[in-house]
Amino acid sequence: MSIALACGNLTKTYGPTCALRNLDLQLEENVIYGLLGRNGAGKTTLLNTIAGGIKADSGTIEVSGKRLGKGELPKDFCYVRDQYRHFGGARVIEILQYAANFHPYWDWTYAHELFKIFLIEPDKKIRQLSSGTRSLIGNIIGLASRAPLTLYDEPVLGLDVLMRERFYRTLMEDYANHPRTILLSTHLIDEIAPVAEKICILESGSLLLQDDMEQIRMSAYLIRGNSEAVALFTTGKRVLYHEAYGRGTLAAIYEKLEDKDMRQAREQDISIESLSLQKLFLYLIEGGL
Ligand SMILES: Nc1ncnc2c1ncn2[C@@H]1O[C@H](COP(=O)(O)OP(=O)(O)OP(=O)(O)O)[C@@H](O)[C@H]1O
Repeated sequence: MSIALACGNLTKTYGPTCALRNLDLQLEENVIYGLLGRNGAGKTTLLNTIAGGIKADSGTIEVSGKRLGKGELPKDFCYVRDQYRHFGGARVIEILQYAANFHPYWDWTYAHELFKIFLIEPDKKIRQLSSGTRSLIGNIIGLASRAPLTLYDEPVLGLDVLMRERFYRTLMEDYANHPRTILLSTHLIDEIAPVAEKICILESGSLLLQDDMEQIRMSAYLIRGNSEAVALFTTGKRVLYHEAYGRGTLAAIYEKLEDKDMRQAREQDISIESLSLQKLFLYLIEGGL
């Protein structure tokens, strides 16, 4: 396993606000990551810090094993965010021509295919595009750059459901042929679940959870039953959240369940249901764990 990006003890404060708090994060090569966190969790600050737009107060950033010096940008990376509204007078194709200069793996044939997929006329000026269509320009750059490290900040914000689907499908198809490390920050949590292989959840500038989607699917459960039975069942397990109702208790747990757990649940009349990624996120945040 090679590491594409490693952030060590990264801290960034804005006056009294700690946007990143001693953050340690490692991204493996050739993996799609989902970066989740509620408003103000520190996602954009993290992406901006990696991309060199913000200087951390302390900590280190290594890209492909090489520590970035002061003011040094990662090599061959692409940072996609909604910034093209500032280029209203430019044509779409001009923006791409500019972006192509910075990306050694840029693929023009693919870029023209993407115009068709996303129904974009390359000769249109940015100001003539709807805001959703404008945010697709960045996504096209992210895809056509084929950068070994690609960071997307809210790539589907403002896109209709058809274009969101199309973006994720296109990304996965291209990733299958051209694997690279992709970090996607988003609030549309359940939409990222089938796309991301690994998930990072930020809260108050720290990593609350980082795990494989596969592992999450096998570990995130909601347990309901008689309070004493639930207390017994959850002993020694990672409980994210619990809540009493009448004589019963509901508990969100993060634990791989074994056959003996399932047997115990049946015997004690405890119900077990899998949690969606969104529900897991909610219980993690609500539980403050
Ligand atoms: N330029 C700034 N000046 C002061 N505080 C800032 C600045 N940028 C971010 N912050 C604060 O840092 C914290 C993290 O903000 P950040 O934008 O990184 O969060 P986020 O997870 O991207 O949120 P969102 O999902 O709402 O975009 C917040 O408390 C925010 O108010």
